[in-house]
Amino acid sequence: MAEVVLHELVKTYPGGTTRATDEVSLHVADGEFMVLLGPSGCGKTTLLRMVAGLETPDAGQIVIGGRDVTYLEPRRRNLSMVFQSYAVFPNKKVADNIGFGLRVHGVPADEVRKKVEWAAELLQLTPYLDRYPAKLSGGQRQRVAVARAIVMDADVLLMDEPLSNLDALLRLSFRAELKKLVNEIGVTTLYVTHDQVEALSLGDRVAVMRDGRIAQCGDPVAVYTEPADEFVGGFLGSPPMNFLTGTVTGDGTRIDLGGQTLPIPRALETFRGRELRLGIRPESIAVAPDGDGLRGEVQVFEPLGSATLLTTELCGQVLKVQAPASFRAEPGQTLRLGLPPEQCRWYDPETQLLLATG
Ligand SMILES: Nc1ncnc2c1ncn2[C@@H]1O[C@H](COP(=O)(O)OP(=O)(O)OP(=O)(O)O)[C@@H](O)[C@H]1O
Repeated sequence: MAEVVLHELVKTYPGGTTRATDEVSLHVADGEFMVLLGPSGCGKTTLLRMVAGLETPDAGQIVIGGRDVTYLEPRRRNLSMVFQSYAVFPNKKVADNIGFGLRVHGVPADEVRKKVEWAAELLQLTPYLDRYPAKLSGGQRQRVAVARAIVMDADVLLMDEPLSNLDALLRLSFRAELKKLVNEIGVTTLYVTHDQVEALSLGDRVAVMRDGRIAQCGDPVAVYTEPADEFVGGFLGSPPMNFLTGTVTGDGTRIDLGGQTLPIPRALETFRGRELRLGIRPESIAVAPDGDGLRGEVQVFEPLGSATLLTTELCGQVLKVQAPASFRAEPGQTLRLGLPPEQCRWYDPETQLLLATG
């Protein structure tokens, strides 16, 4: 196992007009599970492929376990990879698929057998070792690909959307299995996904990428509860964070959202007379038919089973509110919305960067 240090990696593809990765730096600790998350085209795969040695950066440095591997060929980097396509050999039995890499590396047959049995046990593949991949489910085939990667005793495990070919239910169960497995073997892992739930559930830390750069890197709770900018707040969460625009009152103590006001943190006093953006998660809003709070009119009422989603209008701005499953409201009804100060995040309308919390 080893730490992975990426230093200002730049990559522009031939003919490309923008940088696929733009001076990306990242430090993945030994044994850490790091998730690269972001929308399509943000550069996640490019970053992973550079670590793998399948792409060469235009500038920057990749250090694995203290060794500069920037220009080293893939097989000399001691990595294992699992990609989106199952990539199992259809003409080899499960056991031979798992042991393939070891045999290629000249590992003695006895040792190969032991390692295959160990990986099969971890991934619940023992009953299938004598089967051909065609006789396996998608989830089982994907587990074979993971098993083949983990037997290699690599320093670093690279995974690019390994669950994306699985149906929703299988994804859910395999996600939990994968988390348990990686915890057990403790290998340094870089994992690419565009699925925020997967990222938050798996990662020790999540690096949220946008336009070839890392917008924020932190533990899952931190990136979710304290998005460093509006992009991260809007990318994470379903529905995402709400953003409201208002003007700070002349005395610098409140924000006027268009007829209704809320207190702002003292640190933002200097914004008096200027615009400010308020970010708040739908589930952080307390909703009641009457009492204190801002007035919001129900536009849409959606029972989701485990919760109720309300689309409300507050001073002409849309605010999504997640209410308890038992909550009932009618379109057109006016509700009271409590926006607890400690749940409010304040953003600069120009830079979209987080200014203050609470
Ligand atoms: N082989 C290539 N040649 C030219 N441009 C490429 C190539 N591969 C990727 N790109 C471009 O580089 C940028 C980053 O792509 P990359 O595949 O790394 O993004 P991604 O975040 O992994 O996206 P996805 O989730 O869709 O796989 C995109 O603008 C993409 O169009």
